[in-house]
Amino acid sequence: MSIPFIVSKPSGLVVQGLFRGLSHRSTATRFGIAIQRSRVARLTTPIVLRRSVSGSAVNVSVEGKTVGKGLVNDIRYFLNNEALSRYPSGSNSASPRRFKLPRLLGRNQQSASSLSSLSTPSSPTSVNALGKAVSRRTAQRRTFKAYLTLTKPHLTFLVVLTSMASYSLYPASSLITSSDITPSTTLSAITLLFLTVGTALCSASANTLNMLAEPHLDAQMTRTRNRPLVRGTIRPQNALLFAIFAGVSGVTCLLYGTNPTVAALGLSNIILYAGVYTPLKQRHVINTWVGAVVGAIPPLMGWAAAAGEFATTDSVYEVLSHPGGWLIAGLLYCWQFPHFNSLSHGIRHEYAAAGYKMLASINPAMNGRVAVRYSIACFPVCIGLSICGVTDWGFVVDSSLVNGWMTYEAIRFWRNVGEYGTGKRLFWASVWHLPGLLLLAMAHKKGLWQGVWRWVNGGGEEEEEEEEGYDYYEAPKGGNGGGDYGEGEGEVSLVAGTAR
Ligand SMILES: CC(C)=CCC/C(C)=C/CC/C(C)=C/COP(=O)(O)OP(=O)(O)O
Repeated sequence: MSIPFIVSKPSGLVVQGLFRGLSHRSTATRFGIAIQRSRVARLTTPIVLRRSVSGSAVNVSVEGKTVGKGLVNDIRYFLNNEALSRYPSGSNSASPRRFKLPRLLGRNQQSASSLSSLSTPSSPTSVNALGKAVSRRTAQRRTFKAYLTLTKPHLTFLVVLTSMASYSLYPASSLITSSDITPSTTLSAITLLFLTVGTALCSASANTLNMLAEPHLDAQMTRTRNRPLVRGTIRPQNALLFAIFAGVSGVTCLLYGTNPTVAALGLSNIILYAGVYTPLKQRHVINTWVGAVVGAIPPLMGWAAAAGEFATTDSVYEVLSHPGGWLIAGLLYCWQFPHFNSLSHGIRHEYAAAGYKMLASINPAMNGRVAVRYSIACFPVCIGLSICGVTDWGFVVDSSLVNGWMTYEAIRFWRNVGEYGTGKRLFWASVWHLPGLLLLAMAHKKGLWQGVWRWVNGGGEEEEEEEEGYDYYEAPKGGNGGGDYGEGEGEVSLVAGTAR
């Protein structure tokens, strides 16, 4: 059966043709190609995509000649680039191929005018030139995308989120206990910006170094075989330069915009991930525990960045002395086991074939047990956050519900050794669990709702009207009316009050 198709890219380029050998519309859609039947009337030279025996690999032939074979992405690239220049309109073609002037170029006056002559599809030269112009743009986009892929953008996004969440949970105002502390009692948006950018760059560097170390292993796994260093989209030397640039600028960003402890944590984490965890993956199952430490450090960085704003010195002890940061790091540490163990269960055979030492393939029963243990460990960690004053007591209830759900899925995963879909269920539970828990922690941040209430009731205005502020928070009568205040306490309350 033949299916007419139109391949369209965001650039606006359209190539029309025929699918042959594809049995139905959904197959073509799976290949990421939009079929627009309304355009079928203007059919052109058939470019034939044949499904080969091996999964999603397809053959491409133009005008009866096989010109390529590969994965869908390669084919799409081919169609949008090579096919244009190699097979210009008019070459042996019974009916001319139609092209549209790229939409983006059309919006740009200069490019549009320089290419306007190319809009006549009948000239082979014009089609060639158009093909080249589009190729250039596509090549730039592909290069950008390849570098972005080196950073493992989804992972980096998650890493940055955990460090931002931890930053925002820092109990800024409640820690103002001395009138000697003069800095602003609100967390600084500029520090947060430096933390975010610095952490993202450090993570990009670590991930690039990780990909540089194992392209031969990545090539053996479905999940990773399309990475730029496996496909050769980026040369290793360039990837190394990119990693160095990202690492140096990331650490500098953290040093300049936060404090030395955060910068040191960022640098150590790059070394831990690329230098210890990555080679350990092929040597010992302990790698997962090391990887969990790597994932736990970004929230510690976020906490240390916030703490540094209120610290009187740059000492590591001062920025990392509050247990809150360690608890959030602990949460990330524990979370990674149900998350990674369930993920790795689904691809354990690939891990084994590639030579990775993963618990999922070496000891599936223990893989399940470990997932259960660390899911349970999330309970006390969350309760600890309320005990040490980071979150209110409502978080104990809410977090226990979320942790209960993940633990339930982990127990099912363990009892069924990952079979009957329990691996997938635990994986998805873990995917929702972490952002859910972090959002809940933020919503339960201690003092947050009292602050909002005061703000809604115009507390801020009153505060501005007060010149001295000593009278604003009614001084505790008998020294203990509204809390355990000491000398100079009125002034302290004023400072803290401004923060809320
Ligand atoms: C600030 C800073 C430097 C942060 C780094 C954060 C970071 C890179 C966390 C990764 C955690 C981890 C163990 C991922 C799995 O890697 P993998 O090698 O098993 O993944 P893969 O199989 O996809 O390559």
